[in-house]
Amino acid sequence: MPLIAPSILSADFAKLGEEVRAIDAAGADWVHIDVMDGHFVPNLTIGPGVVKALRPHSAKPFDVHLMISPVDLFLDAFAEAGADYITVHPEAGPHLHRTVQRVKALGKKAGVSLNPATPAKMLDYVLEDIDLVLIMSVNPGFGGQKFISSQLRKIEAVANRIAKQNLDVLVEVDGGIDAETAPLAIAAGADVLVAGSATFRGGPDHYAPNIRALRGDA
Ligand SMILES: O=C(CO)[C@H](O)[C@H](O)COP(=O)(O)O
Repeated sequence: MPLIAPSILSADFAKLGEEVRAIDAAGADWVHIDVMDGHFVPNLTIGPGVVKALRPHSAKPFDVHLMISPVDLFLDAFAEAGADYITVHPEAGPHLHRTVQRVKALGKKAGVSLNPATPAKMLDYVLEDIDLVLIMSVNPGFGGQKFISSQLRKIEAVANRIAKQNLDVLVEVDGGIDAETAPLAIAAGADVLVAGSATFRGGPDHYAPNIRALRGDA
């Protein structure tokens, strides 16, 4: 711990397979894939076809963050494409509990993501059913934004609650994570750090030292 999940949003999209192999070789624990629909968030990225095409390039867990609404229509497609974790937002469908149940029925790990203004109480009746809470420390849609420090309180509250209830749920933090903010997120209780800019900065020769710096091993 912490696990490092580079976000391929900051990779070179002209050679994504190569980039996934490079972060795998550089020591990434997971591959974080940001799916955006131009509706739930103001950006468009990739669909299940790209996830399927990337699947042979790494055996590491594919951590798929769905920033799409309505989300239920695409759960099966991302599961079939090779996602291991499928994370959804409570605002992205009418029945969060049903969505989580569908992800689990597909044999996948289920995550729920909280935007910066979304309160932790949204987890009240799903926490014991999920595998991951993804706390957004930027407003979703773009890489390269500044870490929102108010989210440290949320990380701490969620991590404490998981510990108190003795649940097997990981706390993941995404947005503005770098060598300076990573220790703050870890101290607050993060288990998994998503990092786009801070992983891919400098090109492939820098991926391994960048990942070590995020772990605090530099
Ligand atoms: O989900 C995301 C944006 O919606 C990205 O994963 C996140 O912003 C990572 O980028 P960076 O590390 O550059 O902040």
